[in-house]
Amino acid sequence: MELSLGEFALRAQERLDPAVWDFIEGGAGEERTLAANTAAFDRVLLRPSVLTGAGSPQTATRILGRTWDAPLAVAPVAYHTLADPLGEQATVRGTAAAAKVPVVISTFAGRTFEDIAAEATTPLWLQVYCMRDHSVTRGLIERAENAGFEALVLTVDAPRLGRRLRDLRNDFRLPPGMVPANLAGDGFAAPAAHSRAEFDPDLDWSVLDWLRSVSTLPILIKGVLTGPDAVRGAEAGADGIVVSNHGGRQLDGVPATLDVLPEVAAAIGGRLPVLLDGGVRRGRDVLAALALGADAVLIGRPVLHGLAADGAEGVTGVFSVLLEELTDAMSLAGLKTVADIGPDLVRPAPHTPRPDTVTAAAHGHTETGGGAALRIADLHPSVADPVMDTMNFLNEVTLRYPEAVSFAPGRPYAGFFETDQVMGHLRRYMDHLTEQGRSQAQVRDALFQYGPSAGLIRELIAHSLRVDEDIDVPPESIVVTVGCQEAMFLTLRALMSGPDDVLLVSSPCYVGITGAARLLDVRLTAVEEGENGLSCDALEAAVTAERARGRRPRAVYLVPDHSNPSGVTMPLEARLALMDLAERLDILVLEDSPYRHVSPGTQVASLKSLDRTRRVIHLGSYAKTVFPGARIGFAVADQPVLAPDGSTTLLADQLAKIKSMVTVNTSPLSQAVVAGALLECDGRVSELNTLTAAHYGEAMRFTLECLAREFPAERRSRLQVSWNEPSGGFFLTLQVPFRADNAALARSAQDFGVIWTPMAYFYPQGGGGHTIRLSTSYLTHTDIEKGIARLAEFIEFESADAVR
Ligand SMILES: Cc1cc2nc3c(=O)[nH]c(=O)nc-3n(C[C@H](O)[C@H](O)[C@H](O)COP(=O)(O)O)c2cc1C
Repeated sequence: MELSLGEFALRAQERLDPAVWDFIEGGAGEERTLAANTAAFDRVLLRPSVLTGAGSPQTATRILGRTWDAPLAVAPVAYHTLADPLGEQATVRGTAAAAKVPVVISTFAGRTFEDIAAEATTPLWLQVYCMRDHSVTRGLIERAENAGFEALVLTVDAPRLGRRLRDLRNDFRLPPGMVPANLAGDGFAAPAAHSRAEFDPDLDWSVLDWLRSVSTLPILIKGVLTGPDAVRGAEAGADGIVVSNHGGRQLDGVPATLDVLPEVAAAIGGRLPVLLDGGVRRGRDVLAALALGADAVLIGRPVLHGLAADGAEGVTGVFSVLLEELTDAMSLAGLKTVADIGPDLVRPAPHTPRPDTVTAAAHGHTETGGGAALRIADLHPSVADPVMDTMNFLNEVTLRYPEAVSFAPGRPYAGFFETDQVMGHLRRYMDHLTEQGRSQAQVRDALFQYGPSAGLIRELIAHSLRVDEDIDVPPESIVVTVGCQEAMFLTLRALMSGPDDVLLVSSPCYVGITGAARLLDVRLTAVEEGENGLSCDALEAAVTAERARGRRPRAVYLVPDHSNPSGVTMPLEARLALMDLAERLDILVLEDSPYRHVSPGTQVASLKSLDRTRRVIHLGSYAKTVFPGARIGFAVADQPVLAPDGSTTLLADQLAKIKSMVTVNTSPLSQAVVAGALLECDGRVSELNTLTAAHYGEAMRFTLECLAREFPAERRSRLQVSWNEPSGGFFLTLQVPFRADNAALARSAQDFGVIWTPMAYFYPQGGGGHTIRLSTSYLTHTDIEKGIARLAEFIEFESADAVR
C-alpha cells in the first residue's frame, strides 16, 4: 500500500508507456520551473504552536459559497484516459470517495462532460481554452453548464503550448483512438501543433467580458503569476485567481508558484479566492500554501499517478494520503481549523534571500534593510492599489506645473469664503445653545470636550432636511461624520459583513466610494450608467448575475444629481423606477448628493425624499454648501436593525458605534460652525447657496460656451470630439479620439499648460479610456477661457495621429 504520493508516482511510472510518462511528467525547456515548484515547498519550514488545545483538526473550508471537505481540488489535466480507460469518470468517482472537493475538467478531457457528470457526486468545474473559433468554446461551455458544471476556469498562460523537449525528442503522439471527447475535428494527436492551429493567441482582458456574456457561472483565471495581473483580473470581474505556471509546462524560467503566491495574495487582499497549483505533493505543502495566502490548492500530476496506479481506487488513495497528511500536520502544528492557518506558520529557509533585499542591495539601499524597514507586500494591499495612486499622480502633476490651468480638482470657488464667517457662525451656535437654556459651563463643554459619537447637531440637520429636502427623519437616525467620506466608510463597514457581500456602484463612479471599498476589502460590481444615470435594467442584470454566483448584493451606490464624475442627473421617472426595483430586489440604496444645492434651478426630488420603506441611506455633505475645510458630513440611516433578543435599534446607532472606534466623534468646533450656518438660514441650505448656485451654473454655462466656440461643428466632427451638457454640478465629460491616460495628461500639462482628469480613473472595472473630466467649479472666467483654448490645441495635436 502506498503511503506517500511519491510511491504512487513510482507505481504509475512502472505501468505507463515511457513516452506517455514523459508527456505527463515533463515540463517546458530545461524544466527549471518544473523543478522550482517542488523545490519551493522543500524550502519551507513550518513553525508549530504547542499546547493550543487544537484537538482533532477540521480540514473543511468554504470557497465560492460552497463548503469543501478540504482545501484541495483536482487541477485540469488533459486526457485522464492516458492513465486509465475510464479517464475522468474514474477520477471523479475516486476523488469523491475520499473527499467532496471540486474536480476541474480539461477542455481536452478524454470523456464527455455528460458521462463525467453522470458519475460525479462532487462539484465539477470546466477548464476553458479559448479557441480561435469562439463558437467552439461557447458550445463547450453551454454543454458543461447543461451538465451541471458549477464554475469556469479560464487558462490564461497558454496562447500556445510550451516547448516541451521530452515530447519533441519522443516525437510524442497520442495513442491511436485517443481524442478529446468533447471536441470535434482532428489534428489532436500532436498537442503542440494543434494548439498553434486552434488556440486564440490574441486574447486580452476583454475575454472575460465575452465569457460573462455567454455564461453566468463564476469565472476563475488560471495562470496568474504577478500581483498586477491578479488585480487586473479582479478588476475585469474574475471570481477567483489560480496562481499557476501550468506545472512548469509553459514558459520555462518563470518562478515557482509558491514564491509568487504572497505577492498575488497581497494584491488581491481577500477580495477573491486565491488558489494555487504546481508541486503540491504532501499534506504539509497544503499547509505551506495556505499559510502564504492561498485559499486552496489544486493537484495535477499526482491524480494521474493514482489513476495509472490503480484506477479510481488509486485516485481515492492519493486524496486519502493527502488528507491524512494534512490532518496530521495540522494537529502537530497546533491548528484546529483551516482558518487558523496564517503567515506565522511559515518562514523562509535561512539561505533564501528575500527578493526585495536583493533588489535593495543592488541599489545600494541596504541601510533601510534594518529592523524598521517594511515591505509594501506586508502592508494592506490597498496601499499599492492603482486607485490610490491615481489621485497622487494628479496632485503631483498639478504641483509640477503650477502655471497650467487645471480643470482637475472638484473644489468649491474660493471667492465665497470669508474668514470672519467662521467666527460669526461659531458665535451664532453658541448663542443658540444659550438661548436653549444651556449654562456657560455646558456651552464650554460642548465645544471643548469629546462629544457624542453620533454628533451634536443632529436636530439642526434633521430640521434642515425637513424644510429643504422634504426628508422627514428623526434626529436619532442621523450620524454626523468627518466629511461624507467617513459616512461612506462607516456604512460599508456596517453593511458588508462577509466575503460574498457585494456593493454595486454606478460606473463611472466617484473614487471616494471605490477607495473606501478597497480599504475594507469590499467586493465591487460596476453597473454601467446611461444617459439618464444608473440604468435599472443593468442594475437588475448585475444583481441577478451576482446572486447566480452565490453572492449577496447588499446595496447600490450612486450620485443621482449632477454626478461626479459624469455630470449626469437622473430624471424623476428613473428615480421612481429605481426605488421600485430596489424594493423588488431587496437591496439598499446609498444616495450621495453633494451638488444639489449648489446647482441652479429646481432640483429633482432626492431619493431619500421618495423613500417610503427606508431603503435609502442618504450620505450628506456640507463641503460644497458650507465649506470643505469644516469636514462635516452625515449619514441618514433610519433602517431598523433587529437583535436576536427581539430588540430594535437604528442603523445609525450601529454606525455611531463603529465611528466611536474610527474617529471617536466629529470635531465639535467644526460642527458648531456648520450649525451656525444652518441657523443663519433656518436650515434652508438651498437659500444660503442661491448666489453660489448661480455662480457655478454660470461657470458651467461659460465652459460649454467656450467649448462650442473652440469646437465649431466642422472641427468637432473632424476631431470626433463631443461632450455632455450638465444642468448643474461641477463636472462635464468630453470624448476624445485618443487615449486619455496619464501619459496624455502629462503631455497636456507640460506642452499645453492645461490639466484635466482621465475618466478611466472612475471606472472600477475598466472603461473610459477616451474620455476626460473637466471640473468647472473653482476657475474664473478668464482661466476657463484660456484653459479651453489650450485644451483645444492639445486635442488638435493629439488627434492628428489618432484620427488619421
Ligand atoms: C499531463 C498534463 C496535462 C495538463 N493539461 C492541462 C489542461 O488541459 N488545461 C490546463 O489548464 N492545465 C493543464 N495542465 C496543468 C495543470 O492544470 C496544473 O497547472 C499542473 O499540473 C499543476 O502542477 P502539478 O502537476 O505539479 O500538480 C496539465 C498538466 C499536466 C501534467
